[in-house]
Amino acid sequence: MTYEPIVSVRGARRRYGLFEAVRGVDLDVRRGELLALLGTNGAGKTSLVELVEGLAPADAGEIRVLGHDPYRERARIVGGLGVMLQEAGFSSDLTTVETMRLWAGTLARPRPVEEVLDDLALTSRADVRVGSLSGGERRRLDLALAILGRPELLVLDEPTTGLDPESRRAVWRLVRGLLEDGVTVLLTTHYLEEAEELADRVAIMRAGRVVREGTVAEAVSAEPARIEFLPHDGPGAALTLATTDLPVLPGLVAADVERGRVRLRTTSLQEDLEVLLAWARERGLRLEELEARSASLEQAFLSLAQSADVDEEVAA
Ligand SMILES: Nc1ncnc2c1ncn2[C@@H]1O[C@H](COP(=O)(O)OP(=O)(O)OP(=O)(O)O)[C@@H](O)[C@H]1O
Repeated sequence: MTYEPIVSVRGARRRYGLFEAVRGVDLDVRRGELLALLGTNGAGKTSLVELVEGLAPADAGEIRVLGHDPYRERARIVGGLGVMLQEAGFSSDLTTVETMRLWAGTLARPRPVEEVLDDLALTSRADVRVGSLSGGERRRLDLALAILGRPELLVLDEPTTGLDPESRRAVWRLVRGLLEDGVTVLLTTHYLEEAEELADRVAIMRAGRVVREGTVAEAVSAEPARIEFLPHDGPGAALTLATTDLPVLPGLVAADVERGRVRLRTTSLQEDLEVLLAWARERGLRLEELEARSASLEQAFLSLAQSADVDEEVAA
């Protein structure tokens, strides 16, 4: 993978009347990667993605997609761009295969319709009218239409919303296959598991800004890790410790004891675990049900979403 950006966003702003939904975003999507754009409802993801798709002009800043301005030079990028919107507007009277053929007719180099129907497990629904498809089937048709033109850049806005777990995994397999073929993907999702499964990098938006950006590991690295255990004395009897009984832990940011279980949050997991284990050995304690784990993407996301001063954070 090279690091050439296929999407480059610099200082992008978008306003609806007096309300600014995108407030100075810098973002790159590198060739061949999948970047997952995350954020709470109303964070500005769709508003930003529409700028990348060239559906609206930015009020300020510069956006380049496949080397062009996606709004002013839209004709130059449409051939390389596959878009899956949250709601595609096709006639519900056409059948699935008719819709696909109609769309294929507008494309320069469409893939064979039957092959794409098969990829999306829609072959058995080919002759069903779009209006009679289930929500999940319609979502898969939206994705089929987005990949029909062999796009270099695929933009997926919440592609698996409304899909059952099996269909969601089928879409993930399909997206992984596209990535292996060198397609670049910009994805928005509310499913953090989806981002963990698929994303090379994530960008987390809040209130119109990207407040964290990097690999999943980088995005969670600022988040405290957790240590939990139930202290027992040598013969195996449970002890109820106070937090003041614990050794000094250099990375400790929070500690509590609930029904004997000690719960710690730390910014230096390995060092504090070493101190705890040495302390337990010296005192002949057993740390039953010991768990030590780094923060998950979900914990990082929730603490960013809840953080009051997050607007002051500088995106990486
Ligand atoms: N056409 C519009 N007119 C006025 N405000 C709008 C318009 N479209 C979006 N907004 C507002 O801009 C903000 C960002 O909306 P946007 O749809 O980009 O967020 P999002 O991150 O995609 O949210 P979701 O996860 O709910 O899809 C929201 O507060 C929304 O109400």
